[in-house]
Amino acid sequence: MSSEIAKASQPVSQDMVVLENVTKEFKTGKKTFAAVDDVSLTIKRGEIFAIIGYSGAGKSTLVRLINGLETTTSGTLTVDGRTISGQRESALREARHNIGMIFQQFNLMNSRTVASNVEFPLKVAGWDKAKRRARVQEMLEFVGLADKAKSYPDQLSGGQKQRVGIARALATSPSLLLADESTSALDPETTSEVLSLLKKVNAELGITVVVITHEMDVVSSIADRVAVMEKGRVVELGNVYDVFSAPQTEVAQRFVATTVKQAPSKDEAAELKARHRGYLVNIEITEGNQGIGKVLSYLGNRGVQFNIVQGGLETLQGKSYGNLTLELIGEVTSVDAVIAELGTVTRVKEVRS
Ligand SMILES: Nc1ncnc2c1ncn2[C@@H]1O[C@H](COP(=O)(O)OP(=O)(O)OP(=O)(O)O)[C@@H](O)[C@H]1O
Repeated sequence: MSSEIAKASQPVSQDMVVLENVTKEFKTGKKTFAAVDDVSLTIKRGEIFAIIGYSGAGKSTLVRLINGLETTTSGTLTVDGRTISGQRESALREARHNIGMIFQQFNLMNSRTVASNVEFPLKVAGWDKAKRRARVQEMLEFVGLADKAKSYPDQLSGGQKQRVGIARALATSPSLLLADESTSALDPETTSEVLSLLKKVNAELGITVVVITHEMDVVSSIADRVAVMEKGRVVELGNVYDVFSAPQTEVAQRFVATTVKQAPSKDEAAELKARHRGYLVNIEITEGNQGIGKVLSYLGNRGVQFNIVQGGLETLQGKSYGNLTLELIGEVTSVDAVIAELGTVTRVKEVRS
């Protein structure tokens, strides 16, 4: 059997990146510090996966472990079935042909033309000249910059530079693209242009995309799943809608608060209480709790009036999430009964000042 046939008959694993108990420690003086602390995570083939966290959470270190630029202190890490952890530099170089990377500051060579920047990894990989030329042309067309082949990076806008970065990263046909804060240096309009291109990379070329960011908007507009990192650990992981609609950890709640107004803070609660004499509760809205409308429509029959006094709603993946603060007015026993009933269809919190 030829090796090609043997390769084709092997089932392709659905796991693109697998980390098992991966830790990366740095030593500064006598102190040891875990920048990545016992992370286990599987990124599936073909998905767009986001890693979000505040500065210092360990995101960049995690990405550098995935492409073998940092060595793991312990744990195992594989990319597309190849072991990365514990490998020699020569094996890592080979593995990196299968991993593209784009950066916040684009990292283009300013003394070379756009075409020469995109060609560079092909030269390193030993492609002959005719094949390189054809591939550069193909990649520049894919990112919509065929007319800029002879321009220099300094003559391009930030968004165009990042598109060159993407063309260069994809030139050698990797199966994985790592995007480390790839839109953080861009304005909102250019950001959405670059994110659309990353979606196209994923949808049309089938490339798995890992996006590192500290911006929740980037996660909501592009990712299928998200991991939230804090102090080197993955503290929350799930489908983007599930994490946005019901964040479990304080850090995830802080990120979600940047996209939709959260339940009133203590100060806001005091201010709401001063203006409203009824009983104030905050209810969570998700696509799963469609019974809320039914309960609210019965309130009049239960002798309870309600006003919506605050709230925030957003739509993600075609589904709503957010929360509403309600003022309930009526006899204490009736209000209590209504709160209990709401509690059967959604999460209800008393608004306390
Ligand atoms: N080479 C190194 N030596 C010592 N400490 C390091 C090294 N690289 C990273 N760290 C530390 O590890 C922690 C995580 O850094 P990392 O850059 O991975 O975080 P991050 O989430 O990507 O943050 P940022 O967005 O600011 O880059 C930080 O406290 C950082 O100072």
